Amino acid sequence: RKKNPIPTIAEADGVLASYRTALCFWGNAADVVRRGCRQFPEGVFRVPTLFRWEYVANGPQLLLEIVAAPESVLSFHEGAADNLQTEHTIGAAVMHNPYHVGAVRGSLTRNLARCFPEVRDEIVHAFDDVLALEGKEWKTMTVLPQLMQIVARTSNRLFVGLPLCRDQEFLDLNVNYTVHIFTRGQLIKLIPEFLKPTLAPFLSSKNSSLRHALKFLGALLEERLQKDQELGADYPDRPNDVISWLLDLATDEERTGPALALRILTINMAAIHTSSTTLTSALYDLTTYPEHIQPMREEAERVVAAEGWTKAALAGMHKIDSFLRESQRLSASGPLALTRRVVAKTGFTFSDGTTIPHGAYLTVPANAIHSNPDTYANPAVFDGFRSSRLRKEGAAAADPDDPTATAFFNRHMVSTAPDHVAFGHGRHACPGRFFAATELKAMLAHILINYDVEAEVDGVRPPDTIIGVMRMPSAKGKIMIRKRV
Ligand code: HEM
Repeated sequence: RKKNPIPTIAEADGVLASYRTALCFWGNAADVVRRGCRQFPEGVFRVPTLFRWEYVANGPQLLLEIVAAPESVLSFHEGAADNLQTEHTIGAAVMHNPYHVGAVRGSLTRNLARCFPEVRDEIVHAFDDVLALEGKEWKTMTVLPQLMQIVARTSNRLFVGLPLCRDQEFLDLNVNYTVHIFTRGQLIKLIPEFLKPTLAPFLSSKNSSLRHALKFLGALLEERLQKDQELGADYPDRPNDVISWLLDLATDEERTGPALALRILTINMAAIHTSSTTLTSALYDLTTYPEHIQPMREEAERVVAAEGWTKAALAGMHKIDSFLRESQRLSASGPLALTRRVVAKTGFTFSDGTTIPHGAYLTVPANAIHSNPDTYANPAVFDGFRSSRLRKEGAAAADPDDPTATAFFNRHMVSTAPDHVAFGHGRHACPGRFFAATELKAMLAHILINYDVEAEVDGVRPPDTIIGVMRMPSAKGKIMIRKRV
């Protein structure tokens, strides 16, 4: 056999060794990737997983070349297709015409300031209802499931508004849809390719979830389609929600109730679990390193007293922003990120001449990037105000006459960079991150102002769950919480 010119990590050289390493990868992918990064500090190496080889590009230059490549060369959508079996679990239309990404990146983001009062209103009600705290009694909070409810509800206040955002069955449907995509995608992956068209529909929950979603959205979507058709897109009181933002971009066969409902499920899929796991990690960090509470509480109280609860005011919460970014740096990413599939028939060639073959899966070592001592001093230490300090120092050092002196801006929660890939980087960087940051900063500020929180066991952070390349905060982890006023 022709030898693959891209090296593997030392312990995976040879057929048996590669299977042994693949098993090891399942249990401790971060360690396997870290060893590869030490062996190949600036270059591409391969690590075996149970189903395929991952090509890992190590170093900022290679990362920048990956994110600059067009979809016709390195495909983001094909990168997700194999693991999630997207064609069967989400549908070919969503993959081949991802116009909803434009709605999230454009209208949704532009409308954040205008829609913030509703988001804020939902945060207040959702925390009250889900936590159900009485008086000043301490209560145990199982963090992830409770935050999942709060995030699902708040996000849907923006997406579809009242009363649907408070309908428990609709929220459960959206929370479970994501879980189904991940779990059933893994099962469908095991079916031989030629049998998938016949068997996958029985395993995928796409059709049943869509039917279920239409129970809530069907009549509403038909009414909105009809109104747009009769009155155009500028009629007075046209709601400012995800349905309008999708309708602004949807064409031809996408202008039907079922097609629009599938996009709403897809946006929820991208938004709910990502945001709730990020906030869960942040609460575990807050209670494990409680010295951050008081400075952030003072910041939130000062900003809200001066400016009220507005989106603009959140921009003044530098410490809270920094804390969330630090929590993402250490917890939010698995060992690999930015997965792309090489779809160019000739492969993908880096500027150093390394060619990755057609069909290969190319990724970057996210954990290693986030714990690189050259970019992060004491990388293993949780330093919640690392970015706000750097921003302050950068602002003080910047030449006021130099319009390009923007280095200190690049430490916001939403700023992606080759050394911070929690939201990806480049052309596919998360388009929902401006909403996510707004929502999560507002929620963390709300918690700090209104609640006392403590670790269930002092100094013990509930351990993350790690399966293959997936890393999740503990779903069972608990903290103690009580009302402050
Ligand atoms: C803290 C919360 C979130 C995290 C950590 C997160 C993370 C990510 C990451 C890592 C990617 C892939 C980037 C890449 O591979 O280059 C992504 C893509 C995406 N995210 Fe997010 N996300 C979050 C919240 C959201 C929200 C709230 C929305 C929608 C409102 C959203 C919508 C999307 C979409 C549509 C894509 C696909 C982009 C494309 O096809 O180009 N995300 N997100």
